[in-house]
Amino acid sequence: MNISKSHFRFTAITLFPEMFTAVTEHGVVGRAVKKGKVCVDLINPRDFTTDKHRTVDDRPYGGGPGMLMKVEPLQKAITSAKAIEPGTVIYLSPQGQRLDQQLAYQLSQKSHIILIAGRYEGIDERLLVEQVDMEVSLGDFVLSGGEIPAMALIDSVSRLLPDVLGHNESAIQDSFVDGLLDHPHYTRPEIYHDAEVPPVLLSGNHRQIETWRLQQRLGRTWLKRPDLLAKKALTSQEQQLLEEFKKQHRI
Ligand SMILES: COc1ccccc1CNc1ccc(C(N)=O)cn1
Repeated sequence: MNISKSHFRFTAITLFPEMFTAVTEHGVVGRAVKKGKVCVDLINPRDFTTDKHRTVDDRPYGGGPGMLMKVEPLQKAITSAKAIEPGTVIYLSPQGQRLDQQLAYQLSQKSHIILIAGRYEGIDERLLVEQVDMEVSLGDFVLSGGEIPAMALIDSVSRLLPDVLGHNESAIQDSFVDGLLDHPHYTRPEIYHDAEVPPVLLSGNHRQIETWRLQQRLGRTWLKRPDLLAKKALTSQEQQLLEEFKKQHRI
């Protein structure tokens, strides 16, 4: 594995390192890892235990159900991650800042992100305060661990790194970066279950096609995510396209 110039490092601290093959061995991120553009190091706190049973969980002060991640193995894992290369420590938790495309872009400007994937009911608050730079959440729901959110973050950030996406894959990025949803997509056959492809897409008139796609993005954002639209200043052309879309969709 060669280390290329624009080299980005993720370190995931996790009790289930084997889960991460989902991103390190598949798809565009898997290829980026293989090409040495992205490096994903995996550190298991269990490797820093000293007791016979290799204990990684501990009981919560104050009682109550559930366990917490044991402090010492986790602390040692974080220290070893920082020893590889100083980095931004991100804890995936329901209490975190919502991950979105804008945050993914911000994170893609860094060079090393250390991800703590919590298990059980989480981690000791003192360790969090002392070691965590940023808490990030995928959304308002609870998972059994932070591994899936960590992999989502690795994937969303890696796609934004130079040379990770081929030129014909990067289009999808634009449709989110300017705050609109994507337009509908069509491929062969021209007639599928009696439904046809919108004729404009077969016209070869690229300016008309781009206008149609913009109108679809504006209209679908209006229909499905008016909250996103409210945050976006529209040009007069965009406002006109949206008005026309609304007329066609007057329910
Ligand atoms: C009970 O689990 C926890 C409790 C506290 C912290 C972490 C965990 C691990 N679970 C997670 C992690 C992240 C998200 C998210 N919404 O991003 C959802 N669940």
